[in-house]
Amino acid sequence: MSFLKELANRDKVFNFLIPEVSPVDVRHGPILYLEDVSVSFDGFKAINNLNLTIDDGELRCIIGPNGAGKTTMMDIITGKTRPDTGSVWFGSRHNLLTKSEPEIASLGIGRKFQKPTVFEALTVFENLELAMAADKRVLPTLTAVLNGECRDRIDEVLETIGLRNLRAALAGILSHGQKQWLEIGMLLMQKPRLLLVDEPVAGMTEQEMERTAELLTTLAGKQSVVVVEHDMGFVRSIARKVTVLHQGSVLAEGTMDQVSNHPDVIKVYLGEET
Ligand SMILES: Nc1ncnc2c1ncn2[C@@H]1O[C@H](COP(=O)(O)OP(=O)(O)OP(=O)(O)O)[C@@H](O)[C@H]1O
Repeated sequence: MSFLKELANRDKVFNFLIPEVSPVDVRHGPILYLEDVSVSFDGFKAINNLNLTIDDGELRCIIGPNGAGKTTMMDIITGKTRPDTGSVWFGSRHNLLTKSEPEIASLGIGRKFQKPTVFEALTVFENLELAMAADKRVLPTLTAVLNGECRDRIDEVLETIGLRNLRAALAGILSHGQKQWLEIGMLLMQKPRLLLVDEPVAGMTEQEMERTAELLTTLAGKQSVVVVEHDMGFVRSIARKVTVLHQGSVLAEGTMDQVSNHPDVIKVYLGEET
């Protein structure tokens, strides 16, 4: 009887109605794989035969001069821009070129844009709660009451992003850095497998930058993290492997020392700074 009552509740989303998302398969290869990807805008090749492989749990920094194609590459991964040619795979199972932006997000690819977009009139806790509600997979649970598991998840994320003591504070009063961490936390609520982070330390204080470096290095391992950043000091502080993009292709790849000593990189990019 109570089941019938439940069924009559049209607003409720039932678990069995939510399409199963098959897990990302990284048993035989990388978590993200771009091969020979190209895209042109009005005849201009913004991405030009780009090949990129990100391993599961890796923290990768992507650098490159203005116009190198970093944002366009992120747009292609998240389904915002469709390449003219090439292939893009998430694990060995998911061909991202056949998926829409929301489908790609629900597969577990989270993107953090440069500007923080938290809900300023809500508390830190409520922002995280809302981020969880945006995840269709847990929506049915939330329509009732926030259960213990959800609360634990929020606590865990608050701890990770270092905002435990500010859980009841309105997001509007947070510093710029704290807002950035909260937004990263909102992405974490959805348990992404891959996080794409665009210029996370722009506008941050030195101290906030250090804390962000700690946060991103902590996240790697549990999830894969791709960071696009212009601040070379910051990149040096977190980088394990760095990819240098130039004119839509990979110019060099390796440790920070390897790429910064690469003659082509010095010429086209790092050379600009000296
Ligand atoms: N929608 C578009 N229409 C036309 N040209 C575009 C479009 N998007 C990007 N471009 C061009 O493609 C090139 C690559 O741009 P992109 O924004 O990806 O570079 P970027 O490496 O992210 O640069 P920045 O570091 O300045 O953010 C640039 O020359 C840009 O002007």
